[in-house]
Amino acid sequence: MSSPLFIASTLNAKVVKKRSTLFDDAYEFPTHLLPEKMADDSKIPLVVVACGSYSPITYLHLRMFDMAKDHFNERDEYELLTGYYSPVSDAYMKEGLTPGKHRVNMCQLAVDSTSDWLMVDSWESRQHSYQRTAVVLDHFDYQLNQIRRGIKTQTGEYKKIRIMLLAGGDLISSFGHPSVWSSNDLHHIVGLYGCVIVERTGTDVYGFLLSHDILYQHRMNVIVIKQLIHNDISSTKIRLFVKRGMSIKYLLPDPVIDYIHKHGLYLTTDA
Ligand SMILES: Nc1ncnc2c1ncn2[C@@H]1O[C@H](COP(=O)(O)OP(=O)(O)OP(=O)(O)O)[C@@H](O)[C@H]1O
Ligand SMILES: NC(=O)c1ccc[n+]([C@@H]2O[C@H](COP(=O)(O)O)[C@@H](O)[C@H]2O)c1
Repeated sequence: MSSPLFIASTLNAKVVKKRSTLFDDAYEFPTHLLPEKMADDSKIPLVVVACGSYSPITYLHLRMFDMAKDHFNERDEYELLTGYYSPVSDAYMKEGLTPGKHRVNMCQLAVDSTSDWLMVDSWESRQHSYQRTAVVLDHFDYQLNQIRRGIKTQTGEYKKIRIMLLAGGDLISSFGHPSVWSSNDLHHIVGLYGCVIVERTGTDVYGFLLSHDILYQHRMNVIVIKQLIHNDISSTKIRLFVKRGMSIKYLLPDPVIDYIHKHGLYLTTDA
């Protein structure tokens, strides 16, 4: 979890090239797990996008999506089509951020080995300048609703896909820092798109929703999901365990653990 002071320095960041993020392949927006058609035309088609560092991805980050899935399955309003991880670019310059190429590869190994409905989009990671979350959500809207025209219904028409940000309670609490999130961006993210928030130990999401004017204004677009089994696996601690030569088994998928060891990631403090 980042300190607001750190995040503040990123809000106005333009181009910060820490190191080259060289991807071996050309960019393509992933759609292989996006259904061809809606199963139930009476629902609102939904895609959730989780922005974050993922340095490295853990079982907690994977659980967040399944908690969201259970939530939407129990209700009739939305048809959850798929979920995307969008790892932040190296320009975010957060401590412990290993190069984007590795973070994308680890997310890909994690979804390939554990999920049949999650995808990883590398667009944000490939950017040489920091992209605000509002801009990242616009990128998904462009790819899904402009390029693909949304999703086909059973009757062959196209329906616009609703896009929502999936995040932990700590991220939403950082919304209260005006130097970190601009009001315009918050209206854009919460008003235009919407947020699915997974409660995080130590953050009072409901209290925050009540106290924050913009969130309160758009409260109908904020869905809070209770963590019925508390899980506080943190990427920071995983990095520390690796550095100290401790086991990280059962905290993240085995293929991700193998990747970390094979590439010698997180052995030093600068990742
Ligand atoms: N224990 C947790 N409970 C709920 N959400 C979490 C938890 N840990 C991380 N998240 C959420 O996962 C998303 C991605 O997290 P990110 O990798 O940026 O941070 P992190 O897991 O806190 O990592 P770090 O320890 O490197 O700060 C964010 O939306 C964050 O709020
Ligand atoms: N103004 C913004 O758009 C803004 C501010 C802070 C964090 N974020 C995003 O939140 C995500 C998580 O950040 P932390 O890992 O720092 O908690 C990242 O994807 C980051 O890009 C966006």
